[in-house]
Amino acid sequence: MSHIVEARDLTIRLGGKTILNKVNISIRCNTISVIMGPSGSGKSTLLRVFNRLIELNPEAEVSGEITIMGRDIYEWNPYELRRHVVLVQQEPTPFPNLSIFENIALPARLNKVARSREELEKLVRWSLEKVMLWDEVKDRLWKPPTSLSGGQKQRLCIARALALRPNILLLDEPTANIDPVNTLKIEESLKELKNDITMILVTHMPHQAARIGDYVYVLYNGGIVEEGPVNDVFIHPRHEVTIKLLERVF
Ligand SMILES: Nc1ncnc2c1ncn2[C@@H]1O[C@H](COP(=O)(O)OP(=O)(O)OP(=O)(O)O)[C@@H](O)[C@H]1O
Repeated sequence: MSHIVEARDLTIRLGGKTILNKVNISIRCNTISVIMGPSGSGKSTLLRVFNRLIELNPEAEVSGEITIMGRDIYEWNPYELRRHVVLVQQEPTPFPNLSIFENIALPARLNKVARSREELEKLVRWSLEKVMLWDEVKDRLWKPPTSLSGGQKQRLCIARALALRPNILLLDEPTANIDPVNTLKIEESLKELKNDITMILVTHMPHQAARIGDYVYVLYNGGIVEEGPVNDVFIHPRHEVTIKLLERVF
């Protein structure tokens, strides 16, 4: 399957206001697709449609057709969908009262990703290694995550998401408040994960999009005003909004 997410005529209204109007978007498998756009253009809202988290907002109205892995998202059980399509938010949100180990193990266990203690331990280690955090926390796995830095907490949240073995990661400005060293570690991890996972990344940072993105979609005024391979769009941007985003005018 070349396209893992397909949305046709996707219209989203929030509180009666149209945020996206008849948008078509196709996301290729095993790529990092970057969503850019000025503040308020609907980037986070779009991510939240893909795993139906938007339904938690009673003011949201969504129409159009969305398929994920060839299946209409409304045919999925939303909890099952959210195991395959996992959101990582801008603010790291580890469970403060659980140990570092349990932060990753609990959702994996609840979702029956690991069936034995041995499998679970392997999964926790694998997830932490994928985000280059294992060496930093292996001696304090049973401590709460409160002593971790912001960047380490965010990598823990990405590890927690990975332990669900998702097909798609939705990343909503995951490094917006993270220091440069942790940002590079996260970017490196995401690039390496592409063989297994498709990623949709919202970022305000053109440099990040250039470093790790494959395709870019620029949202503005309810639609996609420009899209294409990052290398093409960034070298020859055609729409004035893309040009301003690249110059960081917004
Ligand atoms: N419940 C709501 N009712 C009405 N409008 C809403 C509601 N929730 C969000 N919005 C509006 O929807 C628009 C899209 O918001 P969204 O957070 O998706 O934008 P964004 O592009 O991710 O912005 P940012 O870059 O600032 O995070 C914004 O104008 C926001 O004010």
